[in-house]
Amino acid sequence: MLRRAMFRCGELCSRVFAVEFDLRAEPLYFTLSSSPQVLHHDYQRLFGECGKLFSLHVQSENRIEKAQTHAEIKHKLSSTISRDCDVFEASSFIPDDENSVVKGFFIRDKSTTTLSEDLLNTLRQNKTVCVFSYKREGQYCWQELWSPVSQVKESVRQYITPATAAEHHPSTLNIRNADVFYSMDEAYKVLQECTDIIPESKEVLKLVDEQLETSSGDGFPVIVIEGLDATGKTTLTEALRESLNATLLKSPPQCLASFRQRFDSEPPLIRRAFYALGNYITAAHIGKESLRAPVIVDRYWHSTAAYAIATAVSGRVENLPRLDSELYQWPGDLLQPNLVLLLTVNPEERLRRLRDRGQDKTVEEAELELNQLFRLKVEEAYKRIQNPACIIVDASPSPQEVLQQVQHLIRNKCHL
Ligand SMILES: Nc1ncnc2c1ncn2[C@@H]1O[C@H](COP(=O)(O)OP(=O)(O)O)[C@@H](O)[C@H]1O
Ligand SMILES: Nc1ccn([C@@H]2O[C@H](COP(=O)(O)OP(=O)(O)O)[C@@H](O)[C@H]2O)c(=O)n1
Repeated sequence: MLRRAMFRCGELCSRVFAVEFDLRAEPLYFTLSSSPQVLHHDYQRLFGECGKLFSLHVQSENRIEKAQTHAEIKHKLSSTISRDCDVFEASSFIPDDENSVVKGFFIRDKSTTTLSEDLLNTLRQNKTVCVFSYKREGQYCWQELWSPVSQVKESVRQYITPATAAEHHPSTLNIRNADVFYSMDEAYKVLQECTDIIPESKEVLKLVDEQLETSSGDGFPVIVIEGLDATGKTTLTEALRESLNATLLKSPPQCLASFRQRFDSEPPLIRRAFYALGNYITAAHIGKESLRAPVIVDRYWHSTAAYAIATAVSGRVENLPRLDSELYQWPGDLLQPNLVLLLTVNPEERLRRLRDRGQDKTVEEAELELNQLFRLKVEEAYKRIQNPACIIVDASPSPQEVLQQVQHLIRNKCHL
């Protein structure tokens, strides 16, 4: 068997592999070379531990197929694999080359069973999946294409060679048009490509087509309220609607509510395209409504981009695209609001509000830790988005005080 299309002969050696071994630290980066390399401490922790080591990578020319296969594997790995297995996110990429990332997983199996091998064997039947195994030899480790039946003839030993950290975390390389869309057309195309497998896509596209003609702009001020779940958006937007005699809209809009669950269960590519299109429908509503009254919007593009970026970027906050990255720019074809306010509360107060609402009662420690990282990344991404940037509002005081603070800001910035 030849190496799969994603790792063409020769190309493999120009690629860097990254394993998210410890979410609080840099990924472990390595390249491959034909001569043995002594692995130092950090690498020994990953490759030197007892157990069988594998990595698998998903690549396809068809991005819908690629996204779905990756999601299926992620699900299978979390539901099937035993407790004696560690699974880390892994990727392979060409430094600074956008869209070069081939995503996958690194598996360390310390069990005495063949569960992971059985699973890998099933997965590699899929032509989009490539599986490597890793073998140790003293202080060295090499990678080879894995096959359950003895040796693969064409397989060439490639030694693991420690590499320096990449300038841009690999998960930032594929964000454009996979997690965040910077024009309606790009998001539209994704749903067009999945009408066969997700019939609801056609209905969503129809709603988008119907709404677009009404978009205009230039009227009363448009004020967006953003923030994490339970920061008080619903409470504040309702109060503003009353006090300003404003129209209250949200993104995704009500007409997409019945499709949300369906798209929420899809991989990021499809899910994010759905939310992106929701913004364009809301924009059309804003255009119409702002001719009559001020408009308050509960979540809009900041939410779409910040959550998408925070989910796409694994590990720590430092892995986010840099402050000046174009990934934080507002899409050129999306109606801009006059003011965007980001509600923030400290994590303890937010948890208290979530609990009062009857959610998150039994959050496990590990999940809390992950949530903590995720929350930090969403908030940081919110703050980095530009044109328009958001103004931060401390939403810890009472609802009445938060309302007064916001009314004051609106008077100053929008002369309302
Ligand atoms: N300023 C506030 N002080 C205390 N509790 C608040 C405040 N604003 C909202 N809450 C409460 O916190 C919970 C979450 O508020 P909600 O407006 O639903 O947030 P979101 O829409 O951002 O998810 C609700 O139970 C709400 O009553
Ligand atoms: N404009 C929007 C609104 C929500 N979303 C997504 O919807 C999720 C937040 O939804 P939620 O149910 O917590 O929202 P609220 O109930 O807090 O309004 C996030 O995962 C976002 O990815 C989005 O992408 N774009």
